[in-house]
Amino acid sequence: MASASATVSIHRTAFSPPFQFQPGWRAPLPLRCTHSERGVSFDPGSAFYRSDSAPGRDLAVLAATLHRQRRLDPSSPFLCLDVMCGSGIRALRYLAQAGADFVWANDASDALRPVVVANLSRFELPPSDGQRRWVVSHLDASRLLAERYLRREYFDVIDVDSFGSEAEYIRAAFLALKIGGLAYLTSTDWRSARGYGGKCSLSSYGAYIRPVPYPNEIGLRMLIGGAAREAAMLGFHIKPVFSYYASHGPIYRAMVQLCHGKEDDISNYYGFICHCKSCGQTQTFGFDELGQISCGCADRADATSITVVGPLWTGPLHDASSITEMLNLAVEWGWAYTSENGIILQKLLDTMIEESDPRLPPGYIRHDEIARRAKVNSPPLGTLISSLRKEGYAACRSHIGANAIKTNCPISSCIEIAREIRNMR
Ligand SMILES: C[S@@+](CC[C@H](N)C(=O)[O-])C[C@H]1O[C@@H](n2cnc3c(N)ncnc32)[C@H](O)[C@@H]1O
Repeated sequence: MASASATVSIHRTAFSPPFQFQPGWRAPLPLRCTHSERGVSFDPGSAFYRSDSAPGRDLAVLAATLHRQRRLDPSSPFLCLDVMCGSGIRALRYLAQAGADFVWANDASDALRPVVVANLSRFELPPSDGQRRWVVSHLDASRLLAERYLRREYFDVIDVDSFGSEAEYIRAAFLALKIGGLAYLTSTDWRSARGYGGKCSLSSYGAYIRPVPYPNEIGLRMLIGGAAREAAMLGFHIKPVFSYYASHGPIYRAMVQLCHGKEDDISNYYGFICHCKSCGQTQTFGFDELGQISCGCADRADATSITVVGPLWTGPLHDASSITEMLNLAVEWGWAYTSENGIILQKLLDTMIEESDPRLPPGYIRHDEIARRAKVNSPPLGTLISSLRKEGYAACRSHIGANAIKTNCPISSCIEIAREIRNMR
């Protein structure tokens, strides 16, 4: 996982769950396992369940497994908390696939209890020490997380799969997480990401978002930026393990590692993204450069041409070494080349590895926009990327959009290169 995990000191100690169970509680059987994800069958019952979200769950299981294998204290129980569990599919997969010693599945709706319990009850085998391997509760997520923190019960992985914005749960999730642990944060707040609710994004994420041509990357950066800010306020910092945009929903997900101590990261990777509507160029500015925001393009952009969004995360969206390990694990488990809902993990993870190139700035350029500005027919995306690389620039596809190019090449040079490709044909 992110290299910091090897060096952090874990001063939040592991706990053995002292949970009370009502004797004689039995799950309703037989289980109607009508669905399956990567070989784990379960019953979604009446819970909110999206099969489209399976790749997001695959990524979480891969990252959690690697985190379990790499953690500093392998003898302590590996504990996962799924605070908005729906049918319990995530908790089930953390148990069955990520090798969790214990999962806590919680959903505010107690109507879901029979289905969650039925799904998890296959793991009811009491281990030799008599500890249960799962518990189901029906509390508000904030209350559950706060109670765990007050009882000093810290988890290795906390999954917050909320409707809308997850921002209100981030701080409580970090408080209940072991240092070095992983928080899997999900937001479906696309209105904020697209700049339709600047005031809303300001109150949720502390970021004023306005429309720019790459709103879904902004959605991820807003999410990670909000987490970075919350971590910094608690005296920690975060490292994104991976971030993932899925168009159904749309959904923004980020797996972040909570790391010990404040670092410079919050100032290095927390700032403003500026897009010039006039020339199409994107730039980033730190807090210390706020008075200097300008484009300086040949189109003589004035202040009204420049859209400033932020503050948000301007650093890498993924940790390349973690993603490489996740890909290796996916290959080992036979998950890499088989599709879950049309997503091939190998292709997705390969693109994420390329996106992790530290030379790549935030944002992307749609290749049809380059063609429009160059006044030529769109060159093939692959050809444009190869030409940019031949010219010495970093360039790759983005997992966020099929027609998106991430590059550190200025847009004026992209336009020239697109014209040259067309002239050669
Ligand atoms: C997006 S669904 C979860 C889906 C599930 N994690 C999955 O992967 O299929 C969100 C769930 O959060 C629950 N929920 C909403 N607000 C909550 C809150 N404040 N505390 C706990 N659960 C909540 C809802 O009942 C719903 O089941």
